[in-house]
Amino acid sequence: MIKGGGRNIGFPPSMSELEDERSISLRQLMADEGIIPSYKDEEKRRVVISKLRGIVERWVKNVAWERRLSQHHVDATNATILAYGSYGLGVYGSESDIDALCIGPFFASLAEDFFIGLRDMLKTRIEVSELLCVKDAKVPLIRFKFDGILVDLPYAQLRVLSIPHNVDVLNPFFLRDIDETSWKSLSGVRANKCILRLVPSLELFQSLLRCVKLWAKRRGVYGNLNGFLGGVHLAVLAAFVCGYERNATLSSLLANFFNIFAHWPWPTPVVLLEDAFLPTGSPPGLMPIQLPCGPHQFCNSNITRSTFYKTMAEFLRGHHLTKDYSKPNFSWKNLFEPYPYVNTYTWFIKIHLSAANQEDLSNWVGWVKSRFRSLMLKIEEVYGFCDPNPTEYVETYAKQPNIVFYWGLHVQLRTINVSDITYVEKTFLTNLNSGSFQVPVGRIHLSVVKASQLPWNGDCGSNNRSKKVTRTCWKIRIPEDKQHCKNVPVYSKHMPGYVVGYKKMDNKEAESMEVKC
Ligand SMILES: Nc1ncnc2c1ncn2[C@@H]1O[C@H](COP(=O)(O)OP(=O)(O)OP(=O)(O)O)[C@@H](O)[C@H]1O
Ligand SMILES: [Mg+2]
Ligand SMILES: [Mg+2]
Repeated sequence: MIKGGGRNIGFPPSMSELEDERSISLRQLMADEGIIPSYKDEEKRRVVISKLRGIVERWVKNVAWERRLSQHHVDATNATILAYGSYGLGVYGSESDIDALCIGPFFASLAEDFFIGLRDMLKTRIEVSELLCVKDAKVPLIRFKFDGILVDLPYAQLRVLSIPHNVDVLNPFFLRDIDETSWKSLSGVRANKCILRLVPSLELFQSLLRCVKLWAKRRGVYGNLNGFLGGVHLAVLAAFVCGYERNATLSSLLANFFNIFAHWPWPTPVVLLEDAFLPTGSPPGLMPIQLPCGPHQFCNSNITRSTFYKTMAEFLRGHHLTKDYSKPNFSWKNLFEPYPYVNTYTWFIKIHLSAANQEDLSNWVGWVKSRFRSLMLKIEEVYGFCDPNPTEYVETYAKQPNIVFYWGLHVQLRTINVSDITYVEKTFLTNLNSGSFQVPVGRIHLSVVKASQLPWNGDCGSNNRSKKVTRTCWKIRIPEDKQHCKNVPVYSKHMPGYVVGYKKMDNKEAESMEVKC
């Protein structure tokens, strides 16, 4: 018998050979998409964490000295940084932030020492830019860029003098008498630890979560601020599937992920640790997902009727595309096809945000995004449905720095009533002017546009490349760190709003990536 490539030639592949082939092709697809960070990127993030550790150690010793603690206590005290979020789970992409929890001792307060003392220390560092204190969030934090990488830095205060670098956040000794904010801030690190303990194979879990995040981003169903499932939600769902099927392959896990969640009886909550859930009252939201770090803690969710509908439609599509993954000629590519916004919607809400300079714009966009849920609800009230496409665009011909969003509308009308959008804008403005961000530093303008007026359609569309191109009229926002290292995103041929990978280029080449019209 002739053997080739490990398989008996002349015989159809066995089930397990097929499984292996499908998993290999899925891993290859992930690698081709460039979503697995390079060694250089990993190293850069390690350096950021280690520098942050150095900063908080110095900060806490300063605070101890200011509080007139004895020299012995000043020497003994310590603070540390624990990475969590997608970085802590080992599934971050090049566009992910670093979620880093600062843990400090009993005498270093959140209001004074963290939000004033540590903020001032960070401000003096040349690596730090776009620093912003987010005080009134459920998990208050300092957000900034460190060497171009976005960092979310919340704070937890423990009732001890010194925090070991490998502090066990599941150990009741460290958790006694802590305040509610510290408890909430610790929940991300605790959730990660529980997930990592629960999954039978770390490698399979990480690969599955990478696949699921890529799918969710491509299909426009990723991101808590835009009303979809965020990184933590998908991490719990992926861990759930991994626990469900112990002798799994990557392809069977991905197919099972869609099978399970396309048929999930929402709003029954997804619970990783059965005994942690004590049913008292109904769980929150349309897609409740429990955090695996304690009873009654759920991932916060911004899901609305519209985003629930779209997410479910995408779960079903995923199930239909993957249920026959062992059939000949199967390809994973369709699953990750970018969402065809232009072909799906006739009308879009255009949200135009602008400010006098980049820093104001960045703060303004952050604030507006934190209120997107109320905008979505208002749009649903007026138009019945909206699909909040998270892609950010920049109108390069405009005078002021700006960011533009286009959200799909399901309206059948030929014309749109202008007073409706004026009403939506007015009520949203009232919402934006409430809360801690009292003085608006930017402008917002809402309008309804036709699909043909979208930047990737009509005159600017890829089908019209034969027209003489003269000036850049729009581009997709490229994160600053990507501009700096000239890692230029490569967009899908079919949907320019979607990044399919990153490519190193010189400046000249990078400029030619902008779409001209
Ligand atoms: N809605 C939420 N409910 C509960 N915890 C949350 C929520 N959003 C974020 N967190 C916590 O903060 C962490 C970081 O969130 P983040 O939004 O940065 O997502 P991520 O999983 O790190 O994915 P990404 O790669 O997009 O950054 C999560 O892992 C989770 O612990
Ligand atoms: Mg993150
Ligand atoms: Mg974050």
